[in-house]
Amino acid sequence: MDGDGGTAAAWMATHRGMYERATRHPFTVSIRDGSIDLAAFKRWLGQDYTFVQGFVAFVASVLLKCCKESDSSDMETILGGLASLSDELSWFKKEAAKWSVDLAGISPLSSNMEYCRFLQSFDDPEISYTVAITTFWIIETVYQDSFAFCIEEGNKTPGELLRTCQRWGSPEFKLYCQSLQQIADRCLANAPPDVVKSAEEAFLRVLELETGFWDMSSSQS
Ligand SMILES: Cc1ncc(CO)c(N)n1
Repeated sequence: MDGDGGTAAAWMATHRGMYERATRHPFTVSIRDGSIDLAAFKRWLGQDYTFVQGFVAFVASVLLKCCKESDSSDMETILGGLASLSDELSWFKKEAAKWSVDLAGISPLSSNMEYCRFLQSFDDPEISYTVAITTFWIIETVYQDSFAFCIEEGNKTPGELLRTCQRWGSPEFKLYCQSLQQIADRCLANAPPDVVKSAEEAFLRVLELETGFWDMSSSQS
């Protein structure tokens, strides 16, 4: 959100409508205003646990591309992100137990499977590091922005959902997203036009998939 003149911030501005559909979705807005249907929240929790399992493999593919294609210190940021997913999976297990969600019995719904298939496509070594890191940045940023809004001033977020909102809405998570944004911007500034175009397409695809993921959580489709 914090425009610093880079390509990433420019895309958020150009594609404002799609960005807001993903980050001010009725599902997360209903967390903020306290009207959330707890059955929908539990559905999201179970689905997101299975998503994160696929996301680990995606982040590993970003790390691999980084090691092969980048000679900078990006590796430490990405490795830190990957390491924090280990903690995130434990968090999901604890949270699921509190909500009596049986993680072992979850099967991914179609929007979740579609998203995971998109993430798997990054295994292809032909997909560049620039496209992959841009994708990684926007995936994390949609959650950061969505959940930060739930704990901003004026929220009526139910107390039992605050732990969830703080996980992605915290200032630390925001800093982490900003470091991913800096990496993406640097890569995009040095990339040829066809790669920048692919990165923008991936950025838009993530916004669609994130919106679909919230829709799925709201309505069991
Ligand atoms: C669907 C989805 N998008 C982004 C994140 C952020 O890690 C997540 N956990 N789940």
